[in-house]
Amino acid sequence: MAIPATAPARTGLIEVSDFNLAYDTIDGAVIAVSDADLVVNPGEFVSIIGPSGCGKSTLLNAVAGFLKPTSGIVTVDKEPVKGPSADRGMVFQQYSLFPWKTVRENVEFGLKMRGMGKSERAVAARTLLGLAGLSAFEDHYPDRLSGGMKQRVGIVRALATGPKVLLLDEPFGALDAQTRVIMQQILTNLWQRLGISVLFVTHDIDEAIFLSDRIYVMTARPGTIKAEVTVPLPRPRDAALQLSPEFVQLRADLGALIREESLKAMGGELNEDALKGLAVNLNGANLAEVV
Ligand SMILES: Nc1ncnc2c1ncn2[C@@H]1O[C@H](COP(=O)(O)OP(=O)(O)OP(=O)(O)O)[C@@H](O)[C@H]1O
Repeated sequence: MAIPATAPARTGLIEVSDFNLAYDTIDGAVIAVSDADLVVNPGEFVSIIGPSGCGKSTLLNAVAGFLKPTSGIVTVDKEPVKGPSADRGMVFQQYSLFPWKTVRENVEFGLKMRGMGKSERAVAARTLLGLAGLSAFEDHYPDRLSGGMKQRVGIVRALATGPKVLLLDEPFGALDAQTRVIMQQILTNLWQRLGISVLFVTHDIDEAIFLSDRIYVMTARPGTIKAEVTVPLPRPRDAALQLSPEFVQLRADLGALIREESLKAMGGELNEDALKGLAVNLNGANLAEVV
């Protein structure tokens, strides 16, 4: 598989309009997402952030085709999403590799299912594994890999079938801080090389800023889009960028938006007065800074 150094993206337009999704439970309907609209342009890197339980995964799973909206529409390149498809690669926080297959066999699996010949799929898998720095591990089984490596294999596996869009749900949530930073750089590199559209869910504001062209901030449940923030930072980005005034300002702005929603998500029970009553020591900080 020949991978150009920079592939101009013309496909991979994700559009979510008037999106509502309610889960049926024995206690009645739980409205997870309400009236959400979002767009990912071809080749764009877009993140969704928001308080816990606001519906980020629900939205992402609907784009993947694992969940159907209660109302509204999800399209990729104007085609309605009707179920999972190889056009949409998905990476979860939990490593979902086949433990009985080697790294290369894991990556080749989707290609085999699509009828690609043995030698062709070996070349495709090797090319992508090389880009993710995994060439030396292609014959290893997942139980011999670190968490970061497993997740790199998961990303490569999702990319192997040549999807138009890559969907990632907290993919680095279980990794330590150092590994996380390296993974962010590897993902950025793969994204730029492949020219693919990415929709990325994270709790981590710095991660969202570092990776994204644009960030959607969701409200507390029922989640809707509260704000859309463009990240005007130049690329390539490196760790030093996090000290720049622009990065610091974005972090503060996004932090304020999320804190407001996190407090709402706590049912409005937690405010400055309530904390005084609970005698919680904030060590001089105000509540908004510590929650
Ligand atoms: N299968 C389900 N049945 C009922 N309710 C559900 C189901 N899945 C999710 N929910 C509820 O829907 C809401 C949105 O969940 P979702 O997992 O999409 O949020 P999230 O923002 O991704 O959360 P987190 O950041 O904690 O992963 C939550 O209140 C959750 O409890």
